[in-house]
Amino acid sequence: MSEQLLELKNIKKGFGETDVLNGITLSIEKGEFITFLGASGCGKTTTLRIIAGLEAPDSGTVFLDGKDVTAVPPNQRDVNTVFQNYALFPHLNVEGNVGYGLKIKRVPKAEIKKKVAEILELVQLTGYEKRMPSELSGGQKQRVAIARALVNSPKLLLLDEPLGALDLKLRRTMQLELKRLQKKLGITFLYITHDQEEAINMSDRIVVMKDGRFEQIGTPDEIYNHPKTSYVADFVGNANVISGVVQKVADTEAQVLIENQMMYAEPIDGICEGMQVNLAVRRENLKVCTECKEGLDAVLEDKSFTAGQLHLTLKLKSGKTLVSCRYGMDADLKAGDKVCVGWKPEHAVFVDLE
Ligand SMILES: Nc1ncnc2c1ncn2[C@@H]1O[C@H](COP(=O)(O)OP(=O)(O)OP(=O)(O)O)[C@@H](O)[C@H]1O
Repeated sequence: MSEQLLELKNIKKGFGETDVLNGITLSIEKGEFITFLGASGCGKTTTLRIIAGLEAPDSGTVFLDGKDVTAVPPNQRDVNTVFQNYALFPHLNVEGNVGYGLKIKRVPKAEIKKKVAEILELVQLTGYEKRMPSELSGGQKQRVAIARALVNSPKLLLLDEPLGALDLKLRRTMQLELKRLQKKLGITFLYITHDQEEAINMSDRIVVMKDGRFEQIGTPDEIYNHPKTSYVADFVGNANVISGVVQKVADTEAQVLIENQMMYAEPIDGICEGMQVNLAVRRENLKVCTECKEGLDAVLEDKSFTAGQLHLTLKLKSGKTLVSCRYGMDADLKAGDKVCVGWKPEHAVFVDLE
C-alpha cells in the first residue's frame, strides 16, 4: 500500500500586498516523482521554499512523514534541494562537495568515502573525485549538485528547474538520468519546471499551477488527454479552445453548435442542452480539408514549418484564430485558401465546467 510522505494543508502566503499562494492543499506519496508545472511567477518556487523550510507560510500546515514540520528549521527537515545554479562550493573538489553534508554530520571518514564513491557511480562521475567545479561542464556540475543532495538519502528531494541552464540535448539526457536515479533510489522527487515536455516525460503526477492555485493534479495522461480547464489544455497540450452551445447530448456524442455549424464532442457528466461550453482540441487533432463541407469554414492565414511539423494558422468567420499542425510539408495549401476545419468527437474535450 502506498504511504503518504508530504502533505500541504491550505497553505497561504503573500509578500506585502500580493497574495502568492491562495490556500494550496496536496498530498504526495512515498517514492513518487511529482512535478509542479506552471508559468513564471505562479508560485512554484515559493511552495518549494515553504516545503524546505526556507520560507514560512502565513497560514496552513506542512506535514512530513506524518509530523507537523511547519515551524521546523530547514536543516532539521529530511529534505534536500537542488537549484538551477548548482551552488557548488568553488574551493572544494567533487569529493569534497559531495561529502560536505556528511562531514558536517561528523560521519566517519571511511564511511564518507564509501558513500561518496557509491553516489558518484550512480551519477556516472567515477574518476572525477579530484576535479574542481571550475574544471567541470554544466552537466557535470549539475550531477555533482544532485549527488551532493542525494548522498545522505533524504526522504524528499526538491529540484527547482535543475536542468534549466543546460542545452536542449543535455537536458534530454539528464531527464532520463534523473528519472533512472529516482526509480533506483526510491526517493520522492518534487520537481519544478515550466517545460511541459519535461513534466510529461518524467513525472508520475503533474501539478499544474496558475496564480498561486493548483489548476489540475493528475498523471501525464490525465493532464494531457483530459485537461479540466482551458488553461491546462493550452499550457500543456497547446490546444485550441473553442466556444459553443450544447444542442443535444447522446450516449456516444454531444452536439455543439459552433459558428452556426453542428460539431461533435465526446460527452461527459455535467453538460446539458443549452449550456455554453468550451471545447479543447489539440493542434494535431484539428483536421483541415479543402473539399469536405462538414466542419467550420475558415481561411488559411499562415503556414510555417517548425520542428518537423507544418503549422497552419486558420481564421474562422468570427475572427477567432485556430492552429492545426501535422507532420511533413503540405505544398497544396497556400495563404488565403478557403478550408474546412473539423475533428473527431473523441478529440474534443469539454473544459472549464466547474
Ligand atoms: N521574497 C519575495 N518578496 C516579494 N515577492 C516575492 C518574493 N518571492 C517571490 N515573490 C513573488 O511571488 C511570486 C511567485 O514567485 P515564485 O518564485 O514562487 O514563482 P515561480 O512560479 O517559481 O516563478 P519562476 O518560474 O519564474 O521561478 C512572484 O510574483 C514573485 O515576484
